[in-house]
Amino acid sequence: MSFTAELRKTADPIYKAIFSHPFVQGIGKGSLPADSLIHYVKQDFEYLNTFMQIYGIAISRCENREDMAMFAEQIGFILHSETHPHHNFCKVAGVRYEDLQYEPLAPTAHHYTRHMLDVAHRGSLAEILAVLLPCPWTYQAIGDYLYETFQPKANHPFFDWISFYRSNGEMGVTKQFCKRLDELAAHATEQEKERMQDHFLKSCQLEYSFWEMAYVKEKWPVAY
Ligand SMILES: Cc1ncc(C[n+]2csc(CCO)c2C)c(N)n1
Repeated sequence: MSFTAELRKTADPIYKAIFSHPFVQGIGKGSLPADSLIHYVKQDFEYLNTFMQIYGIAISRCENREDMAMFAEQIGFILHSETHPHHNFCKVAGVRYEDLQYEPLAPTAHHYTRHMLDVAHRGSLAEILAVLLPCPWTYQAIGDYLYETFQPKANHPFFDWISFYRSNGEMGVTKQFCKRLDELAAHATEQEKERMQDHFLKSCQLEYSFWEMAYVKEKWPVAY
């Protein structure tokens, strides 16, 4: 079994918990409270800003143009395409996307972005790929799960969101990252592979926590 197939197998309970989470089920059923959608978009806009910064750090560690191009292309994708699912949530919530930008991070978004930044600053390129991979991989899995389970039609409120993330047969970012991570894992030491697995599983857990954060509109404990 490939290194990334092992990772996916180990993380299976977390993937299953994500599919069952009420926010994800709410996307499938086409029904979510507006304030949870708004909290999600506010936090995800910030999360994606940090994600692009980490791609910048990853580029600074690359030793060939193919790797540089892979990360550079993803920065463009986040800037110009990842905005579509946010627009879908804003439309359903009845708000303007421009009004949900540059908010302070809630605790879980803070935790997840600091986890990725820590690995980006201290880890190898393989460790950076491992910490980033659950982001595209869990979303693709959610898109496929929701598409198969709820069979949404074009009039479903979250049809665009589900269609955006489900796999479309192309060499998407998840496949690209898995392929490159498997190549790097083939030359990694056992200790490095353990660190890669640890980073991957923490990011999977934090993907679950991010849905929960949005659903309960998580805040810092003390208002001031
Ligand atoms: C918390 C959180 N996790 C994953 C995604 C999905 N996502 C974000 S960037 C990207 C492409 C990677 O180049 C994908 C698939 C999200 N929006 N928010």
